[in-house]
Amino acid sequence: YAIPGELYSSMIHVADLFQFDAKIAEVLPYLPSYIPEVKEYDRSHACLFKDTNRLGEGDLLSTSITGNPLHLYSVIKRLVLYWPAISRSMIVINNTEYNCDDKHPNCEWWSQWSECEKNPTFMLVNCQLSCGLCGRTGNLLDTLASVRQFEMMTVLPSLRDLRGAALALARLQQMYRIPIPALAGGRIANISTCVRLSTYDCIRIANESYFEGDYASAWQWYNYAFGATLDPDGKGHIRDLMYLVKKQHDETYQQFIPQYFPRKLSEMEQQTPWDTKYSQLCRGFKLMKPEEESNLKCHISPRGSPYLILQPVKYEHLHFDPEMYLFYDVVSSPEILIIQNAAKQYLLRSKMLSPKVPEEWRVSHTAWLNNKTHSSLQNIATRIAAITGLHVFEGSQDYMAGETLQVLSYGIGGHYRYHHDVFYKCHPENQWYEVGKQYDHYPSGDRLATWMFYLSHVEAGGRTAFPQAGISVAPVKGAAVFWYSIKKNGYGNQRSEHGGCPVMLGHKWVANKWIRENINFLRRPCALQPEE
Ligand SMILES: O=C(O)CCC(=O)C(=O)O
Ligand SMILES: [Fe+2]
Repeated sequence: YAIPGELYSSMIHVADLFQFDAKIAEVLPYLPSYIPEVKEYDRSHACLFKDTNRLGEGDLLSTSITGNPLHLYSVIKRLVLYWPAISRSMIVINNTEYNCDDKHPNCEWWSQWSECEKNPTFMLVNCQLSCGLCGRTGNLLDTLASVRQFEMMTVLPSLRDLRGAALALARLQQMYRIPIPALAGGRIANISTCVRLSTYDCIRIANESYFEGDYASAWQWYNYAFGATLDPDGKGHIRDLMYLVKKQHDETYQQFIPQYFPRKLSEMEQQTPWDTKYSQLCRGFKLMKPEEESNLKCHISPRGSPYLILQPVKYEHLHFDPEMYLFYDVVSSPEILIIQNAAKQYLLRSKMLSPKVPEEWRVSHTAWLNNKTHSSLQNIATRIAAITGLHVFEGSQDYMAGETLQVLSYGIGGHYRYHHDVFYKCHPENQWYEVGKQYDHYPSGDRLATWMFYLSHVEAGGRTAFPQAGISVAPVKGAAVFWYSIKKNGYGNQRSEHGGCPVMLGHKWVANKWIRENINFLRRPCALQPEE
C-alpha cells in the first residue's frame, strides 16, 4: 500500500514543491513566451507571487500559502502539466547556447511569417538566430544549471497527485458546501485567492468525483463547467458526460448513499445533495441533546496522580457516552518538533485495515514511533499514563498496554472517513465472547481507548467528528482528545465511531496512542450497571 513519492496525501513535500516552482519561475523570462506551457506557467505563477505578498506577507512557505488547497492544486498542476514542456525547451536552449545559428537559408523569411510561434518544434531547433534565441548572457546558463540541480533534489508530482488534488477540491466543496462558483473563483474558507479554476479544471474535478462514485459532486461540477465554457464543442462534450453521470446516479439511486441527491436527476436536475450528520459536525455544528450537555464540566486537577500534583492538567469533559475528554497543553512545542522530525523519515501513505475500502477514504501519511526513538517519547508516554490512569507501556505482542505512537500528516483536503478504532468489537455480531479466531490476532486485546494529540493548529476544517455521539472537536495545538471505544462491560461502543474531517486550510498533524484492553483490566473495572 505504501506509495513512495506520492505527494498530495501529506504535507511533508509541499515546501520542496513550492521552492522548485519558484526556481522554475526564474527561468521563464528566458524562454520563448509563445510556447503555450511557458505562458500558462508564467500566468499561474504570477498569481502565486501576488498572493504570497498579499496573504503570506512575502513568505512563500507560510501556511496561508502552502496550506491553501487552491494554491497547492495550482502548483501541482504547473509541475505536472507545464513543467515537462519547459524542461524540454531548456534542453534546446542549453544546446543552442554554444552553437546558436540559423541552419536553413529561409529562416529569416519564415520568422517574419510567425513560424517561430506556429511551428516551434522545427523552428526552435533550426532557426534559433531568427527566432531570437541567440546571444543570451552567461546568466541564463547559470539559471538553467541551478534549475537542473534543484530538480535532482525534488520529488516531482505525478498525474496521480494532480488527480488526488482535484479530488480533494471536490471533497472540500461537498463537505463544506462551498458554492462551486465561489471555489472556482478562488475563494475558500473566507479567503480570496487569485486562483481561478478553468473549465478543464472543473471537468477534471468532476471526472475524479465520477471515478470515486460520487455522482452528485460530478454532476454539479460538469454542470458548472457547461455553463462556464463558451466553446460549442466543449459544451457538446460536457453534455455527453452529464448524460452519463445522470444515468449512473439514477441507476445507483436505490442504494441510497446519503451524499447523493434526494431525487433522481432525471426527475429534477437542480437540487441540493443530501446533507449528513457527519458533514454537519465537520462544519462545526453541535448535535448533542441539551440534557447530554448540561452536566459536562471543565476541570483543573492532578487526576489522582503524584506526577501531576505540581502541574495539574486542564481539561474539558466533552461527552458521557462515549466517555470523552479534551486535555489541554499536554505536549509542548519543542516536543511536537521532535515528534514531527522523527516521523518525517518514516512517513508513508496510510493504510486501510480493510482492503475492500477505497483508498481515498483515508488521505494521509503515517509513521510509527516507538518510545526508544527519543527520550521525549518515553516522557510523553508516562504523561499519558498519569493523566488517563491507564497502563500505556509498549511490550511484546501479548503483553502490550499501549501501541507505539502513530504520527499522521494529512495532505491536500486530507481526511479519514468515519470509522471505529477497535479491531473487532464494533459490531454486535462480533462481541468478544464470539470472536474466536479474530481474538487470537490481538493477544493484547482490542483497542480500549484512543489518545490523540493535535500536533498543529488547523486554520479551517480538520475537526474530529463523532456522527453517532453528535460532537466534533476542533484541533488545538498541544491538546489531546481522549475517548473510550469499549464500554466498562467489555462491549464495543458503536457511538465511538469518528472521522478526521477534510482539511480546508492549513496543515494537520496528529499522533495517536492506542491503549489496549487486557493489561488494563484492573485499571478500568466494570461498573455496577451491566449496560454501562
Ligand atoms: O485525524 C483525526 O481527527 C482522526 C484520526 C483518526 O481517527 C485515526 O487516525 O484513527
Ligand atoms: Fe480513528
